[in-house]
Amino acid sequence: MCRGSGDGRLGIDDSSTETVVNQEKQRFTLPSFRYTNIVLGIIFIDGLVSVILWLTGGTSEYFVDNIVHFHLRESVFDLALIAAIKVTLFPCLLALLETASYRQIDNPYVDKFQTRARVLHISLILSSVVFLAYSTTKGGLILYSILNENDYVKMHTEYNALVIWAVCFSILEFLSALASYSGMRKLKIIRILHKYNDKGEEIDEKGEPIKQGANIKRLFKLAKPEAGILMVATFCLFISSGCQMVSPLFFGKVVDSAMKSLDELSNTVLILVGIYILNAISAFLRGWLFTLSGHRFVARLRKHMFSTILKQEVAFFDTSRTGELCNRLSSDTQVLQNTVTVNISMLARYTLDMIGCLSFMFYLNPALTGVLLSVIPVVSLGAVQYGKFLKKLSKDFQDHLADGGTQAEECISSIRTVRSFTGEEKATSAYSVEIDKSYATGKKLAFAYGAFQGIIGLLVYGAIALALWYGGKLVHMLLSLSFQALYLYCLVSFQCIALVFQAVGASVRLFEIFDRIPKVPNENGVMLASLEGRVNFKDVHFTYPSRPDNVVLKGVTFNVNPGQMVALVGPSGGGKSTIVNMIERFYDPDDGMITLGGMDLKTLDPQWFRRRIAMVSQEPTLFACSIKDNIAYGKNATIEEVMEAAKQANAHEFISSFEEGYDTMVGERGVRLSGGQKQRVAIARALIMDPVILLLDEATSALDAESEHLVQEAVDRAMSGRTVLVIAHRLSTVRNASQVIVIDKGCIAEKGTHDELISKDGVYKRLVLRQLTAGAPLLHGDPSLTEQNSINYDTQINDKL
Ligand SMILES: Nc1ncnc2c1ncn2[C@@H]1O[C@H](COP(=O)(O)OP(=O)(O)OP(=O)(O)O)[C@@H](O)[C@H]1O
Repeated sequence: MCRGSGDGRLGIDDSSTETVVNQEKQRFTLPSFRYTNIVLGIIFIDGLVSVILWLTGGTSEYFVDNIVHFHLRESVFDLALIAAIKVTLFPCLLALLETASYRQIDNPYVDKFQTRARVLHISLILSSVVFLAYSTTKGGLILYSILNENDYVKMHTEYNALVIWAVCFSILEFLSALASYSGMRKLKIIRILHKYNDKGEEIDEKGEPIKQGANIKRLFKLAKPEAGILMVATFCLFISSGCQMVSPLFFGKVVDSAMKSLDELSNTVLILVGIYILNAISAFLRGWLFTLSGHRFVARLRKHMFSTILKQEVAFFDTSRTGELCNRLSSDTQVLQNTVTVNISMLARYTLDMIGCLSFMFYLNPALTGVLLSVIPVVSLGAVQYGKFLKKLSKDFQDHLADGGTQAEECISSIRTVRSFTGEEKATSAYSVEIDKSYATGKKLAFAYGAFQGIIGLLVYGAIALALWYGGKLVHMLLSLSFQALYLYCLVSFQCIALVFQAVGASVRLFEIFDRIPKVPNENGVMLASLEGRVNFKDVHFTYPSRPDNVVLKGVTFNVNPGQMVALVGPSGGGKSTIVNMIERFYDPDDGMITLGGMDLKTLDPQWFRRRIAMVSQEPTLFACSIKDNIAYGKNATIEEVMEAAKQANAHEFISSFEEGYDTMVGERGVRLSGGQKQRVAIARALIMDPVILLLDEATSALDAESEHLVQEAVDRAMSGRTVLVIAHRLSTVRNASQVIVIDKGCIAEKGTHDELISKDGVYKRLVLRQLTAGAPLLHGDPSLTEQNSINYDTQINDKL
């Protein structure tokens, strides 16, 4: 092929065309399925078949005679020669034309490119006209002679076939040449733009580096640790299929030897038994090892996948749905299990069988084998396209399946809400929609599978029919028999290839997750001897990546000294929880800095500092294990430590009252415990860590007086002696706070002690007022209380506080 260079810089290879346009950091490539390659395919098939027909048309004398005593109406040497010329000339013309047209597209006002493209177009059309004219004239003359001249010596069948072939393909090539104008214009639409960053990495529209996609090579790499087992298993596969092949031979010998002597019979039977035993052992090893390697592979894949998911930053989980990720873990990995183990070995075996079969066919009749094999390029081309098609369908299928899984997961895990809102029907139909989509893709897959088999069958049996038509000689029978075997091997091999492509499709998402580098790292960084409970926010700005147009923190600055208890208050949605999340480094600020113990949070080892921070949220999440395991979640603690923490958290009493005590299972997300009990278990879980910093989101849910008292007492105990940041909802908490920070619309509206703030007529005072007017135990609410209200309740506040 050609490779050009110059101002428009263009390179063409057999798969893509690349252009570096004016901006250095972008590049176009062309898809392989395009006009130029289709026409090239036609020309190569034309050349191949023409030469085969010419070569198989007669004996060597006839051959030579045809060339030496060339006659326009009796020889076809010229047609074979023309086909060979076309195979050389047209690819060059097409490549030059594509280059010129491409330059013309990028430089529409440069005349020389336009002229060059036009000249090449005309050359292509003219040469195809010349070839067409020649072959039709020749065909016409031969037809005329056959019909009108009694003394015309008819040519061999292959030669007649070659004339018909040449006329048909010349017409096809002429039409293709005519279509070259529109074919080349399409280059502009179909070309694919690639962009690169400074490091030379390809980036997407958002400027993010594009990760290496899924491909067969990567799939093989994943299976590398299984290579040893797979090799042994494949060896056993060959042994067992070898045994199966030779056993009929010995079976026949048994009958022969029975006629001769008992000794010979015993020997032959012994050999046969030996073969059967060998077959049994190798079949056992084959079955065992393939399955074992499949399970090993999928287990390793799942573990790796799970740990990669867990390493992702919290923002990743804001945009990914739990059900979908779980589906990736279970279903996508499963598809890969067979592919990289059994299918690849089958592919190896059938490829070997194919080679054997081909050798046998060549031995029988090389020329006829050539004719039969002419279908192979067409089948291969079809198989590759089919594989690509399968890859896409398979990805869609897995995606829809994952969506269905997500729906089901969400619905089942929230069954109480679904039941109370009678959402069963809605959930069922939402699930059905996703499953119907996967079914629709499944239908397409089934159709594609059937069509592939049908078309290949048609092509291959067509070629067999051609061979049989040749004559009823035994050699041809044998040839067609072995060709049938070859067809079977081809089909199985193509199916294995197709399954590999299918697995590549299913693994796209797996690789996406494998390649994903967490934006907030989960490990590595500085580990200090001890952590000082000092927290500083310096002009922190933050927007959640999942909602980029909503700025949540707009320059937040505050300091928390060691041992201080700081209360965060403010209207709902102001950004309090966001601040707390940022201390855990669930998210990194867009601007500004957060320091912990005087160190930039980004420099510290996340796992190290997180072990020194404990968080108790409003609605704590417990795991579906025992109370003991829940309390000891963050630390390998003894039962004594667990009990001590539970006592501190006012939880020991209720836990002891359970029949199974600390071994009581709490159910999924702690559903078997009451709200107050869950909160106390969560406080115990935080206390057992003995955290330097405690992050607390006070419960807003109304607990009964006794429960509330117990929780409050536990919270108060938990706070003593450590730095505490509390999202406060109770007056008692804020009154005790060393500092109250009022967060409103992402900014610090007020800062100070309770008394200082209450003396101002600001947001805080209005919040407190609101609490009193509503009678709710919350510091939440709409701050826009009227001035009148404010004045009316002023005295009341001062009395109460
Ligand atoms: N994970 C998230 N992704 C996108 N936006 C979020 C996310 N979490 C919170 N927000 C948005 O950020 C803003 C601040 O939320 P935040 O939870 O920090 O407020 P808050 O003051 O704690 O509210 P509340 O007192 O009601 O809990 C809100 O507008 C909210 O919708």
